[in-house]
Amino acid sequence: MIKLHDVSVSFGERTVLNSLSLDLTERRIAIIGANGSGKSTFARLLNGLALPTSGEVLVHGLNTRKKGRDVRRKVGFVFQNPDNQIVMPVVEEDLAFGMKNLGFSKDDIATKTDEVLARYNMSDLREHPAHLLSGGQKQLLAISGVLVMAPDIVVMDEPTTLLDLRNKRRIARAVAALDQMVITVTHDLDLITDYDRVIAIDEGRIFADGTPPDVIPAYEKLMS
Ligand SMILES: Nc1ncnc2c1ncn2[C@@H]1O[C@H](COP(=O)(O)OP(=O)(O)OP(=O)(O)O)[C@@H](O)[C@H]1O
Repeated sequence: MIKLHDVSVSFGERTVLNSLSLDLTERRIAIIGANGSGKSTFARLLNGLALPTSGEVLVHGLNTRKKGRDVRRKVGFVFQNPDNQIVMPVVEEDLAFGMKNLGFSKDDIATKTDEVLARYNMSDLREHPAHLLSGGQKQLLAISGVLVMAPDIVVMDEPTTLLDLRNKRRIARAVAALDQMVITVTHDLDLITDYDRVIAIDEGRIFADGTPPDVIPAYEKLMS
């Protein structure tokens, strides 16, 4: 459960998020909104990558301002651009990197690497140079690298922007199969039709908040 209590974020004079109070408890939550409306900033608040200018964000009761490290163990973050996430030259090394940092044993790392590569049909890419993967494969590697660390909550910032239809569907299936709570920032309205809750942000405020059939048409109207 993530709680935002009267959260505002400003950059200089500009208020990007304005006095948001929300309880995020649903299993699948989407954040939608126009370019520059504050969605990425919102996502970054959820694992302490960004801090509120005022107000507070609590993840399972932990304040992101004071317990950033603990919060980041609980909340995995998938960046919009996988090149920002992939840090090691070879696929299996990249998957191991985050687990090593969290102190997983060698055996555990090997087992989890096998599992995740098999799950996403990437076993033959184990020793492949990460920078030579296609955009979709990189996106899958970036997501896999977060999932192997077994976070309680997964936040994804536009996970499908670089992908073709096949890989979009692959990601959608991968997300649907996760046990964890998933919060997805996206412009891809098809991806979120079966989500539990959609929050539309407009100019830093909540414009609509509810189920996909309630929120998506209202958002489409706002954008037309
Ligand atoms: N670190 C920062 N410093 C200054 N301004 C910032 C910073 N991060 C974001 N902004 C500004 O905040 C506003 C909201 O940005 P944000 O990335 O949250 O929007 P977004 O809804 O995710 O947009 P998009 O759909 O284009 O990715 C933008 O005007 C952006 O320029």
